[in-house]
Amino acid sequence: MSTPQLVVHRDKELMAEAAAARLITKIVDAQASRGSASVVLTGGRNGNGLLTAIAGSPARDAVDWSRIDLWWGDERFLPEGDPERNVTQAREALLDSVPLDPKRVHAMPASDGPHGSDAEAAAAAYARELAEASVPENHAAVPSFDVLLLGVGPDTHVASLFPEHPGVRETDRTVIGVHGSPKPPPTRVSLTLPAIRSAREVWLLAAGEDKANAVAMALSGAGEIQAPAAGARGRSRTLWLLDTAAASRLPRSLYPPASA
Ligand SMILES: O=C(O)[C@H](O)[C@@H](O)[C@H](O)[C@H](O)COP(=O)(O)O
Repeated sequence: MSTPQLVVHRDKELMAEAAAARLITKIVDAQASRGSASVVLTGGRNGNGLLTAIAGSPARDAVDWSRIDLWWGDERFLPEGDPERNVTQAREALLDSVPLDPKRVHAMPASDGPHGSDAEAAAAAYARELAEASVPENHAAVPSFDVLLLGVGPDTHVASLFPEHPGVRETDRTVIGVHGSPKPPPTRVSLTLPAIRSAREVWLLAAGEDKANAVAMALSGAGEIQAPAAGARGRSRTLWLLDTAAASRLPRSLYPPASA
């Protein structure tokens, strides 16, 4: 697993623009070397800010949108089309304005879908979809995602894995139903840490003063049960994309030499 690297930007707008440019380049590179790309999206303001920045970037036309698989790190278990669903927000921010192959947009099930209100069944179905997309040489239950995006919560949660909650202790399953989430809505579906760690690159996004303690804790040696973000690492790269406010309580020894 990779050691976290930090990039600190002046503010959350610049962070979103820079992360958008970085993600576009990553997708174009993956498509050039492997023919297609796979990206795991996150819910939350920072993840949506990144998608909005891609939508507004002329470089978005460098991506072949028909050759990308989109997955989700977590979903709020609500009816199809609910404005609070992560997929609904991602569609509004970017997905409805680019020519994606609908078969390659792997939204997590909704609470009025084939599994009804059974979040465990929805999680199991998503786990099967991931396993089917994993090529045998991966020897893994999930595909080798090129980039997996995660917003970081003020309590250090990532996806729907909350400190001390059962989900963060899951070691077998790749996808779980989450009940009693401290962040509304209470029922969610989430990738687990082992699934997250099978990504080539994990990028964590945090902006604002209210994230400063979480960022400092996750990067200062806290365990993943207390600080789930600490356990979110990519196989070849773990990148924390921050603004100065979110980085403001990092120990000086961790603060990167250059920031913009
Ligand atoms: O469904 C969700 O709410 C998320 O996926 C969640 O993990 C989010 O990414 C963080 O809470 C950060 O959210 P912000 O970027 O809005 O702070």
